[in-house]
Amino acid sequence: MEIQHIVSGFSPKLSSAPSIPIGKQLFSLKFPSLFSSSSSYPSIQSQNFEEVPSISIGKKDEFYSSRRRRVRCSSSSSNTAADRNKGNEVAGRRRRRRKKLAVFVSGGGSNFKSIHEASKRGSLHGDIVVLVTNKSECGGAEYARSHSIPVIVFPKPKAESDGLSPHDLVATLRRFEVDFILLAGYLKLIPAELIRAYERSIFNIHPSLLPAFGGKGCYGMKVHKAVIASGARFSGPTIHFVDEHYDTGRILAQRVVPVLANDTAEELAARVLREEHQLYVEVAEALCEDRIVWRKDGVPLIQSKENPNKTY
Ligand SMILES: Nc1nc2c(c(=O)[nH]1)N[C@@H](CN(C=O)c1ccc(C(=O)N[C@@H](CCC(=O)O)C(=O)O)cc1)CN2
Ligand SMILES: NCC(=O)N[C@@H]1O[C@H](COP(=O)([O-])[O-])[C@@H](O)[C@H]1O
Repeated sequence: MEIQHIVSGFSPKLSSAPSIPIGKQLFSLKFPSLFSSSSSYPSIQSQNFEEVPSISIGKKDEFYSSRRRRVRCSSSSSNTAADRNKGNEVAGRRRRRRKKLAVFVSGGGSNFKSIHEASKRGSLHGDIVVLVTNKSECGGAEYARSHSIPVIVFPKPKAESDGLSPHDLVATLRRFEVDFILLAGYLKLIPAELIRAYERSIFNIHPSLLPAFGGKGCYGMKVHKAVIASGARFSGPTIHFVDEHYDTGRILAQRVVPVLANDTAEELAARVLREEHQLYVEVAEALCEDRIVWRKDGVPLIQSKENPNKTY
């Protein structure tokens, strides 16, 4: 079955913008102008983004990279497939810049910490450049502040009026040049405007084997309690693309754990969470190495790091 690589991203053209509230700090986002001759750091007023075109299937056995360079999958060239793969791989590694990640949390942030640790130890070819939360004092936000990661509060609590609009949030994430958004225990509905702006670039981890035990009201311990009450013998985390509804986006990765006869919800939660930490890092690494591919029927797959001809 044919596969298609998707590489998404944005190349901002920056000018200047007003200060915006980020977490409890209020500061201007100042970036070196990437396109003007000015040597000063203008703050950003407006930006005009040019979306990097995604890869699309060309002829039968070819695909087009986001750099519009035609890449043959068949072995019609003079060198062997192995040489060509090695050449592409080395060139690809040399050319590929580190991806920029935004993580969204509402609670303790253990998945966020796992991803951040993978970035620090170098196994993840990406950096968490901003944390978004609807709970400014949650554990994830505290961890971000202690590691100098900017914190954005979205949405603001209803009682407070001056929150970021979805449009402001999109503009702010683009100022940080975010490539991918990872939801990790974030308990608010992602607005359609953000989903449109980050097509095929927002992911969520859910603590059950979707499509079972998902949807509105299904989060945290409620999920594990429902799994145990159902008599299910297996559970496990699911990582999926985020669409406009809760937990209905395309499934990208899952892991399975047993549900034991005398499990409490807390014991099951802990077993699932251990797998979540590993699975999210594995998926984030694949994302940052452009190893997500799409089957012709629309199912996303992960390309093996060790063997690019293998997907799962
Ligand atoms: N557009 C999307 N937004 C979000 C998704 C998604 O798939 N599409 N995933 C959720 C995460 N999630 C499950 O994985 C989830 C989170 C929260 C809820 C829920 O019912 N929330 C309550 C409010 C809870 C609170 O404020 O404490 C609600 O909406 O009534 C369901 C599923 C993140 N966003
Ligand atoms: N439906 C969303 C949902 O229930 N997400 C779940 O919240 C927990 C967050 O833990 P963390 O804050 O320690 O990463 C995780 O178990 C995640 O799967």
